[in-house]
Amino acid sequence: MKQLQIAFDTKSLDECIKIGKECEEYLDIIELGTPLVYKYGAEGITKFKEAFPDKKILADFKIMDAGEFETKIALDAGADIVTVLAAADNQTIEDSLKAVKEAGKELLVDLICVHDFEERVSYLEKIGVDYICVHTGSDTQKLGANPLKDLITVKKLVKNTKVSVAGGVKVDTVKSISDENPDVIIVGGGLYNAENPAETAKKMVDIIK
Ligand SMILES: O=C([C@H](O)CO)[C@H](O)[C@H](O)COP(=O)(O)O
Repeated sequence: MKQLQIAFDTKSLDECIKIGKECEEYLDIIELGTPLVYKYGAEGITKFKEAFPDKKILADFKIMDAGEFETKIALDAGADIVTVLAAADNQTIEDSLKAVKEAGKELLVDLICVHDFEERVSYLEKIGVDYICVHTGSDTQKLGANPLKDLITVKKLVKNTKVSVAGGVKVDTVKSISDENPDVIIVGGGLYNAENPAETAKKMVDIIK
């Protein structure tokens, strides 16, 4: 069953929690996005976990170094899933993986800025990460990029790991993404900036599930 993840990157923490509550029944994973990690820090993760105790909380730390130390900051604050960059050194990814496994939690490795998918996917599958994420960043979205082509490529390479996808997904593009069978569809602005986020989340779930 495909899962829907909301990624909050803007708005105040209180507004995010209010929108999250409106959409809660349609969501599987709730993300404190990188910009809000900068703004609210570990306390933001704890507030999300307190507001949504029954949901998985993802802390989008996009770790690039100090894998174990930074992962533990997110875990100690209440994160269920922590993110590290696929572009980081293998040692960093493995240290993050060790930290999440010791805590019984999960690691998402983000392929943003990676172009040689074959080598990275093969390595990430070998070490046993939980999610491999195809991601078109918000800055390259401004140039017209979207994650569909990369998703098709990565889905052919991944054998045993859950695949997440992010990058400008909207209610009118979610079907083309969903048709490629990712395990988790991550939606940011397309949901929290929608006129009616709950209605939009319901429409998305009707399309993907
Ligand atoms: O990870 C993200 C981005 O790098 C900014 O932090 C977003 O959360 C992710 O791309 C989903 O947001 P949308 O692109 O607005 O759907």
